Amino acid sequence: MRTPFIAGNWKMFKTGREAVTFAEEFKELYQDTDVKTAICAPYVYLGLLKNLFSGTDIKVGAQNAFYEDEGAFTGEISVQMLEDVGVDYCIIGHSERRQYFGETDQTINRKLKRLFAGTITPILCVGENLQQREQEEQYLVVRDQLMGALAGIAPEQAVKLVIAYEPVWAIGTGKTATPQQAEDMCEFIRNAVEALYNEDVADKVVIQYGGSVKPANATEIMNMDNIDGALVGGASLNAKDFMEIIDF
Ligand SMILES: O=C[C@H](O)COP(=O)(O)O
Repeated sequence: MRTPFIAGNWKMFKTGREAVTFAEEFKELYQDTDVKTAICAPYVYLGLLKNLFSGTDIKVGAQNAFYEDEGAFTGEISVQMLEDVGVDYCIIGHSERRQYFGETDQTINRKLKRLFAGTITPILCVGENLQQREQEEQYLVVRDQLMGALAGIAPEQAVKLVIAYEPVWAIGTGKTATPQQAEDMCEFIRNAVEALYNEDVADKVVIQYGGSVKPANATEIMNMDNIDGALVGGASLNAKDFMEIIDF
């Protein structure tokens, strides 16, 4: 049985004061739940949130990491540094990183390998853009992204992976994939993981949907067989909305 996992991705939003206000409000609202929960915040707030959430089950995630441990890489943050502040999860290969920062399946693969060498659980993002969907290439695109990202990753590592399916055309647009479209791709991803590894890995791997998830559509999405959770952007910036999604 897979445990549902809902993560917020704050992207590049919130001041320090707003991050503290969110954490205080969210801790008040947060109740015992079987749903695993994490907030993936900008680097500068990770230590702060880790402290504010200590003593709760709320986990903290980063939105990126570099594959080298140290060196002359101005502006980068290593996996080791994230481990030092107690980060639990790290998003890798978000479409915004691919689109604006030139991330490729090769760099994503190196980052995944480095994360698997340590203690942080990667959340690997995959998904097609609008043009690819319109040309009905979405399954090919996602299959290639998976194969590229997972090259050389062993089954005992892959089993711990979280995969987030995020159709680019549904991110921040208010346009959600229909629950059936999301389910179809998440089922495809599970089958692709089985083909790459085995049935046990495919059964255990946690697959999230991301793209305009909000309180109003969370239940329908979460009720799909192959969807185990959500990666929530905009709606995770508001403690009440995010809690309502967790309570789906
Ligand atoms: O990582 C989260 C996704 O990019 C979804 O963002 P959104 O919920 O604002 O559409």
